[in-house]
Amino acid sequence: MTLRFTKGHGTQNDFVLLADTRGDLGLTADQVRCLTDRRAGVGADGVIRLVPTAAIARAGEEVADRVLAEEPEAIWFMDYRNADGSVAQMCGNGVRVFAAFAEHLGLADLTTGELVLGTRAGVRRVRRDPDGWYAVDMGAWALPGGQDAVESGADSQVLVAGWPTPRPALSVDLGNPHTVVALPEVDDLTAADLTQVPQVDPRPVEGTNVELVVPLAEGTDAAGRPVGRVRMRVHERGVGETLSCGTGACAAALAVRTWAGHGSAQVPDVWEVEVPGGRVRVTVLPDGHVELAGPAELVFTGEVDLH
Ligand SMILES: N[C@@H](CCC[C@H](N)C(=O)O)C(=O)O
Repeated sequence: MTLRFTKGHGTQNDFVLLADTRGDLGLTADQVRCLTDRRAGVGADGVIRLVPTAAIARAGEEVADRVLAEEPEAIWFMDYRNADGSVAQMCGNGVRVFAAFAEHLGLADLTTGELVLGTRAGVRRVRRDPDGWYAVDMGAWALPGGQDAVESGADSQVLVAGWPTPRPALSVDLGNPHTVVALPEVDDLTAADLTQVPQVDPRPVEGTNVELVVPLAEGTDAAGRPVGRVRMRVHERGVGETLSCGTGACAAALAVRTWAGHGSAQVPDVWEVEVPGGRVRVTVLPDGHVELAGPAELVFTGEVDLH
């Protein structure tokens, strides 16, 4: 089978994008692994299939019915697969690149309005700002550890290869699971060995994405408001270390904000998150949602034979 694809990335979190506008492409886990293979395939951290939300509903995924009931305009759905072929609920960098892809295909016009799309984590809304960055309302977030985790700052432990002992960690739900660990110094972040899957205790049944973070000195925006700053590396579920993770950046900012005692006047709502592949901005919104903003690039289009 010959497939037309586009390659894109958001802060170097890279994707193979497929336009399945009729919803008849039965994409298997094996095919995803072939596409994402960096030697024998196109190479990417994940595959994004743009597909009618109605086709996902027809395939029996109830989330698509909920998306259409909440927002009938969400006619396109982001079917996200990790490089190992597993299905993920959400991808923050992916949503921005999906929006750029939908524009490229002529299916959305972000010069005049927003794109509303379906994901396995629910409805997402994307706008393009005058600086060219895409801003996504990432919906509601949660700390699965509840008030105990807020008070103690942790609900689990993470052991990364080479560390003598596990470190305390905080779980953050962005529609997909994250576990955030604070490190004292940038040198500790640079030295961390993320070639192996970090061990998380208690072990999440569905797995988790693990973010290592170092809070940096605060800055200010053009209006003089405080802007928090965080540097992060990530080990993604179903992939390995990637150069960026949008939901992970949100989780990192939300964890650092929790540790700083959110709700107090001094703790910023706007955070700059530095990742190996660039920089994104996370804004904690007053309605309990979080916004992710950053670049989205389409790099090339081609054809690939899938067996
Ligand atoms: N890179 C993505 C997250 C992709 C899914 C993740 N690996 C998972 O399994 O939850 C992002 O930008 O958010």
